[in-house]
Amino acid sequence: MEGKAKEEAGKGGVIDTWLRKHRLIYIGATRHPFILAIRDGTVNYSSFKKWLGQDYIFVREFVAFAASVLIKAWKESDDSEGDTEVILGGMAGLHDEIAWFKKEASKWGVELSETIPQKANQVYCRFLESLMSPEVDYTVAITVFWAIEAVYQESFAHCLEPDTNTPPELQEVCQRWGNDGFGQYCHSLKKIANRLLEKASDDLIMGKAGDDVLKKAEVELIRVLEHEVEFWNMSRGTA
Ligand SMILES: Cc1ncc(CN)c(N)n1
Repeated sequence: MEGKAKEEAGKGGVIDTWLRKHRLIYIGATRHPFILAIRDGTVNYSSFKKWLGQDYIFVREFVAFAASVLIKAWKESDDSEGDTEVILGGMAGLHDEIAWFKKEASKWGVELSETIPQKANQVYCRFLESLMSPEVDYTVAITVFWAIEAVYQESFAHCLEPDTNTPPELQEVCQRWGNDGFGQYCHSLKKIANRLLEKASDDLIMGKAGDDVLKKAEVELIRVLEHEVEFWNMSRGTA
């Protein structure tokens, strides 16, 4: 695949290099037993209901994080108009998502107003808050943003593949993040992140870089994957 096509496909960029390098944790986050149980129809519904309540709490926090990335895109000079529109599209999706959580929670008899954030959720939300600070570089923030969205896209798309046994009543959940439109949105985020990571890499080589943005982006990406694994684990917890 030649350069341009490769870039279009989001292949061959910095992110794909990192996903190969850290493939174990990436698989841990995107092929978690909770997801595999949905896919083969063996998930127990108390785990699913626990995940639903906790994810609603997370998404409320994620809205604020998305807004902080939008501001960083707005402040950024190069080509960030396109970036701002992609991020704004994601925020519009979050608006629909919150309405969907409320409908889905009432369908399953989950009382969202009484749901208490569990430890793994609290830790993940504190991690998000730490990245909302203006000191955190836009390149790091957009890479984290992409990773958070991509884990759900990869996980739930896996449950929609042919010859899976995803229960009919969980199809809608899987479609929410597994659909092609969300996949295209994640691809747009990946292209933005790769563009900025390439630039950070050039700056580093040219000795123009202040702090090592590339290293920080890689570290935070791995942290996202670890938090995602803990988040899935939480739904299986008995607590
Ligand atoms: C924990 C978690 N990670 C990611 C997503 C997708 N925005 C989510 N809803 N929840």
